[in-house]
Amino acid sequence: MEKPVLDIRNLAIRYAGASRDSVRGVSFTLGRERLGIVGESGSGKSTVGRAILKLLPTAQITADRMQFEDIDLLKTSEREMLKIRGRRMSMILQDPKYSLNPIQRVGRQVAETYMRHFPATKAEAKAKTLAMLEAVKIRDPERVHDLYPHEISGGMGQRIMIAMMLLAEPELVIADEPTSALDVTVRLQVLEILNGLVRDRGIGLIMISHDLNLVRNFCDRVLIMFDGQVVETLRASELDNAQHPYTRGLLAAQPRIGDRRKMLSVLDRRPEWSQEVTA
Ligand SMILES: Nc1ncnc2c1ncn2[C@@H]1O[C@H](COP(=O)(O)OP(=O)(O)OP(=O)(O)O)[C@@H](O)[C@H]1O
Repeated sequence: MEKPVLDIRNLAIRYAGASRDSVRGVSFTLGRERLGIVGESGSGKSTVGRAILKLLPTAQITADRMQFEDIDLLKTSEREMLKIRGRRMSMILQDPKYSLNPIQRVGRQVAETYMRHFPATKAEAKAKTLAMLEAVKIRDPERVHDLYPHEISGGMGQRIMIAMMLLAEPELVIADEPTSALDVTVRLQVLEILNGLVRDRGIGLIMISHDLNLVRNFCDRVLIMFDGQVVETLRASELDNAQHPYTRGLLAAQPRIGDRRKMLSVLDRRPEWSQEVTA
């Protein structure tokens, strides 16, 4: 088997002041593939994503192994992480409004990010920016380059964030609900761009979502999280054959277009599932 992009063993995370771990015993590997992490709100999906980028400065993170390519994440200092974040691993968040500087033109922000990671003149960085805006299907890159964040739509903002991230050529991308604020057609375009990254550039992609239908159609494999633990890992195509009662409950709670109208099931949560730890 090819070397994984990411290898996580027995990850536990406790927020400062909390009396219990918000994430416990989480283990998984990520190859050059699309891995979905699903689970209801509060199950720990985003906490896992942020821990991988070491964006939880006050939380206590322990693990038997946290290996990203040639980097042991358990040993990296914040100084080293500053060189890794944004360059070798990136995160895309739900709402680009919070990630873009509101008082700087978007093109400049993209170009400056490029110049932070690579030696380039301003003119070279601008040319790279325009080419990348075009690559993420922004129709009039010259015009969009000069807009401020409040002048662009959510879908365009998300594509600009992706362009910014792509210029750094990362090996790992963690997308935390990247399309939940977008309408259906823009959502499909953004997913297609992410798909292209995995297919053409061989990156590892983690897609955090509460939308089972989205991960079923988009991802290769899926981790199901419940109460800070991974209760089941499946191929996305096998999702409908899930064994764990929590996963079955999540599936039953999904409305499906075309189904006869009936009451949706209420999600069952049993205390004994919180004790299980799956590798
Ligand atoms: N900054 C924080 N300080 C303390 N506890 C936190 C913090 N952030 C999250 N938690 C707790 O950690 C647990 C996991 O939260 P997390 O946000 O990772 O879940 P999630 O599955 O991503 O949920 P959502 O889908 O709503 O984003 C929750 O119990 C939450 O209350």
